Amino acid sequence: MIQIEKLRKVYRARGRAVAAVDGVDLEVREGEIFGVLGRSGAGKSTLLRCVNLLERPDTGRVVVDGQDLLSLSGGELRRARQGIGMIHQHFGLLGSRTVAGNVAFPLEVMGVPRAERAQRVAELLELVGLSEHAKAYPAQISGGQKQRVGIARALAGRPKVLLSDEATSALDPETTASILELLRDLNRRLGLTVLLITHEMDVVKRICDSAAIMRDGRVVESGKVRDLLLRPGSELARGLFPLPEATVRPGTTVVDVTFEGDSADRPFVSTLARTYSIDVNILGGAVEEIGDARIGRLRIELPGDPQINAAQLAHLREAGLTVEVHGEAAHDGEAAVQDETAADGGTAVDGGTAVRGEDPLATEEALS
Ligand SMILES: Nc1ncnc2c1ncn2[C@@H]1O[C@H](COP(=O)(O)OP(=O)(O)OP(=O)(O)O)[C@@H](O)[C@H]1O
Repeated sequence: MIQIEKLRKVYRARGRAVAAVDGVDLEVREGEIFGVLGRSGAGKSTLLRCVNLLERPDTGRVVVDGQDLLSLSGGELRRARQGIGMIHQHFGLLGSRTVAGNVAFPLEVMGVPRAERAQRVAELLELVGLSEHAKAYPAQISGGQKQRVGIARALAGRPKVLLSDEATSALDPETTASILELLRDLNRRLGLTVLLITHEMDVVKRICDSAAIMRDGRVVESGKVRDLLLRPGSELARGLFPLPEATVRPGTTVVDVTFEGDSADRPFVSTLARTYSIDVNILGGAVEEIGDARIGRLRIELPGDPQINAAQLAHLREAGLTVEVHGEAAHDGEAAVQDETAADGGTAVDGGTAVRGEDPLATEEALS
């Protein structure tokens, strides 16, 4: 539904050039919720604003619903934009208009006749659960209700795509949950494709089918959330299942095991302990419901160094688990914990030995 190819946008201010988006490729499939995650300044807003050409990229292609937006004339682009709704962190409502008046506004701009407009506004307010507040003014409603107005207004032109610019960042956790639920509901009922940007891991966990992590204008990781979580070395996995820095005691093997679905229901720790007659020490972990899947990450410690535990590690991998070994070079299908963020305070890779450092994406606070 959205194809972004080799997108680049450079800002020039006071003789300095900043590549806010620096060669991004991204594909958002029809009907999915795609989250772009990253810290402040990573380039998320710029990327999102390039998708409806609120910002014009310097180079690259943006194709939405089959239309190459950069090739369209003024009138064609205006029509194409009707198919792309947008919601914002600070709602952007008109204080002098009622809730109904705010939702009617884009319909007036589109030249929809009055009677049809009134009917459409009523439908939209029903859709977001605000029918009873049609006559209220923005100052009289809560933040969550304001965002519902924003969503109704964004859907006025029956868009196929909704862009969400940190839509829940100004809301408390309970209201955030209800807005995310509404977005998921609209995505399913209307087949709406949603591209959202956020600095909150929780948003990705709750509603995203796919995700990308941006840093310094580039996408450093992207794919289906489930696949990313099961990929060794995934930043998303480390962010969603934060574990403290691993301390590997001499003569032990510390392993992060990621599991999902069936394997989550099998007692792999006790099976491992029984099969090899060893004591398995659990150092930490968490299990989360991600979409329809149950995914977990567990850090365990085995007696003996990794060479001695080759059979045990193979046993875990054969059980369908993702296995990452700390403090040991990767060899033969075994994933050592490593990542490319060393310069960022992440993992330092030294002579083939990966050592876990503090992960900048590990906590929500770190992202904000
Ligand atoms: N209009 C502008 N003029 C100059 N530089 C800009 C402009 N907009 C953004 N930038 C710079 O581009 C980079 C990316 O900014 P952007 O707002 O896209 O990041 P972000 O990930 O959305 O961060 P935030 O969540 O803080 O908005 C930053 O270094 C920012 O300072």
